[in-house]
Amino acid sequence: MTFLQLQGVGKRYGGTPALDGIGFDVPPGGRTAIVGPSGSGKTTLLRIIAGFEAPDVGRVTMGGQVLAEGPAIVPAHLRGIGFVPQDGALFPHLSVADNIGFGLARGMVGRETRVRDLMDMVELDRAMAERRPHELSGGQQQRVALARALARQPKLMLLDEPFSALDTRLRETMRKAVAKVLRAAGVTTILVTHDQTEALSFADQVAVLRDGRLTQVGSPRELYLRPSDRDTAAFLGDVILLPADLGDDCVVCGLGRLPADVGGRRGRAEIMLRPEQVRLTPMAPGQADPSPCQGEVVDVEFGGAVSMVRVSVRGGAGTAWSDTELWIRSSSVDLPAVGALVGISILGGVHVFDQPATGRTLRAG
Ligand SMILES: Nc1ncnc2c1ncn2[C@@H]1O[C@H](COP(=O)(O)OP(=O)(O)OP(=O)(O)O)[C@@H](O)[C@H]1O
Repeated sequence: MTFLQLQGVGKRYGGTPALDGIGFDVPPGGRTAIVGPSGSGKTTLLRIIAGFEAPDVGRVTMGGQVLAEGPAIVPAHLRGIGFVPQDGALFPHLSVADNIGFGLARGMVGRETRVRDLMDMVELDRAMAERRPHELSGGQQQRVALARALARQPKLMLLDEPFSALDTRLRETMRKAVAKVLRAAGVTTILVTHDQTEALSFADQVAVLRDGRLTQVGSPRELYLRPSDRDTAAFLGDVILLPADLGDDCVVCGLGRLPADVGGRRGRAEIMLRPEQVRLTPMAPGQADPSPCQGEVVDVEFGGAVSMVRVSVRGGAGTAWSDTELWIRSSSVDLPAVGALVGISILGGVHVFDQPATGRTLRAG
């Protein structure tokens, strides 16, 4: 079922395309994240959905109602869409209660109760009702902004990088709190973010934009494990890319023979796996190891709970590939030392890209 539908949405600024042929569906009650590098068109797309901006071409439909057909649009205030901007955009001269109740009619019956209920919903202490925004923390201000956007019971909530000004720990807390509030309210939500971790953990659907085009849309798990191309793979997390020969339900690469869904293809291709799929087993010198291949630790980057270990692979079993180096994510509890010999085994299947092999091995942030 579809709640919001985008079809062929395009927008140019002074001849330069900001969005080109964007089309995807948002299911009712779901949480969709729009991600992409800076300048990829995320905010422009969100503003078109909100009605702050008109597309040049394409159609936006919500609950069966056409909101935009090219430049002909339904105005923002008639759409029933809530919007939480990056900085919260609270009115500095109004109290918390007046900010939250801003969109509610002055004489509305039960207005005060509604404001108090909204404060409870976003877990803001009622004692803060008369404070001004500058007397609140960043996280509390974002809760007020969310409550204000929820006040008019929107059918769709748009969040434009609402957690970006918060520190890492608060971001995570707020992300969970906001997801909980929106789930409880049953509001369909679209989040714009350039933070891939945020997108993957917040949403049940992720749309990836690059240079104004949609490169992939799907579940977080699908995008993380089966990205359509290497740039999307690298954007969503650290990735290991290797050239490989395709076999029957397997690939042969610098790490030996690994199970893979090759889709009946043959020849040479590029494969990817995530660093956490690689497991290292310590080996004593001269010790036989059951792992399909071995390597030597050449670098260790300590990173708190999880560290990165660089391993030089010693000839993948039965392959012509050599000189393979991998960055592997490893628990810091039992980190191998530089120079240690390790057995290397792979958890789960690898992903085979459609594009031809380049031989690059990437480590992306
Ligand atoms: N009002 C405008 N006038 C001219 N160009 C614009 C305007 N708004 C956006 N652009 C351009 O459109 C492109 C997409 O911008 P947009 O803000 O949508 O990207 P974004 O993915 O949200 O970026 P960021 O993550 O940096 O906020 C950029 O090249 C930007 O310079």
